[in-house]
Amino acid sequence: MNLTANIAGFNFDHILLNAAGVVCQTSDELDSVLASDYTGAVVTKSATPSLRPGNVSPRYHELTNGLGTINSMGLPNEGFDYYMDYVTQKQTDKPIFFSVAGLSKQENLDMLHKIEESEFNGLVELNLSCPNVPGKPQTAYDSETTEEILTEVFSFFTKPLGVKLPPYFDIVHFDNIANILNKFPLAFVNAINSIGNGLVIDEETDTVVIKPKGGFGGVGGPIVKATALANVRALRQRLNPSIKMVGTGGVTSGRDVYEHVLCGADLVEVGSQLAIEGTSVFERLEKELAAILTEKGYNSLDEVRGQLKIIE
Ligand SMILES: O=C(O)c1[nH]c(=O)[nH]c(=O)c1Cl
Repeated sequence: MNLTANIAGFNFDHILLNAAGVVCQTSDELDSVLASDYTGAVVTKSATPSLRPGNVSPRYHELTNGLGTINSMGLPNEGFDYYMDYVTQKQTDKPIFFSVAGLSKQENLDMLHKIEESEFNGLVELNLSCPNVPGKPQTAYDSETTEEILTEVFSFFTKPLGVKLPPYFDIVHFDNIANILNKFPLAFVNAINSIGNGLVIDEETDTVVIKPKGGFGGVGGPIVKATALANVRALRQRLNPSIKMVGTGGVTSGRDVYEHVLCGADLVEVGSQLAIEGTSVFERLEKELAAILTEKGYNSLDEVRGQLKIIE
């Protein structure tokens, strides 16, 4: 059975990997994802130029009803050089995605110049969708800024690069962002990041469950699956075929992975469920996915990808 994918000439023997931010801040965490026999790659925690402690705690919470998570981590990370060292020293057969999230256009450009001039030969994920840095907007909700950044990036950057997008909720917004992204030689688009600025209340204490920003944080997990699938589907339908799709959001079962592939995903990322279940989740999901393909008589994900049916 063929459960592989290809992006920008990189072969992925498995389509599953972590979502940026989950089990990927330290080299030990990154190694644990790479070491799994059921991951095709790993993505780093989004890097900022220097080390960041992030927001005050509590800043992460798993909903008691199991429907998802809320986080306002605030971009805690070991700093750009730490991840540059990791990705350039880590010689593995699995591709590595180097995620960057500068707090300004200049920070992003500076980090990308360093990557361009480095020995790193993996893929870059430009995170344009962090919802949790107080005072900073989710860049990809601003079309002009997004186009401006990508124009400058591709004036010098030649290595495989994709963008991590926030969820969109309006058909015209799908049209707008796709029109912008289609202007650039992107290797991939990753949809979605958490749904920004949700609010979860503790039923015992009538208090928000996370401290930063008065309790507002990015929402993930099963609760976001319908939005995640819609974004993967809408972007797949609009983007040039040369731009591959990474589907993220709401994955807790092989069926969820299968549905992301039906909507057009080449790779599928696991965030909240990985945080909850640990790296054994990858084996469970791939085996559940394989069982679905067998049951349906498919031998390859190529027979499934993008084949979502509509009601004529
Ligand atoms: O608060 C975070 O670190 C964070 N949290 C998210 O849910 N998405 C992001 O892109 C980031 Cl950068």
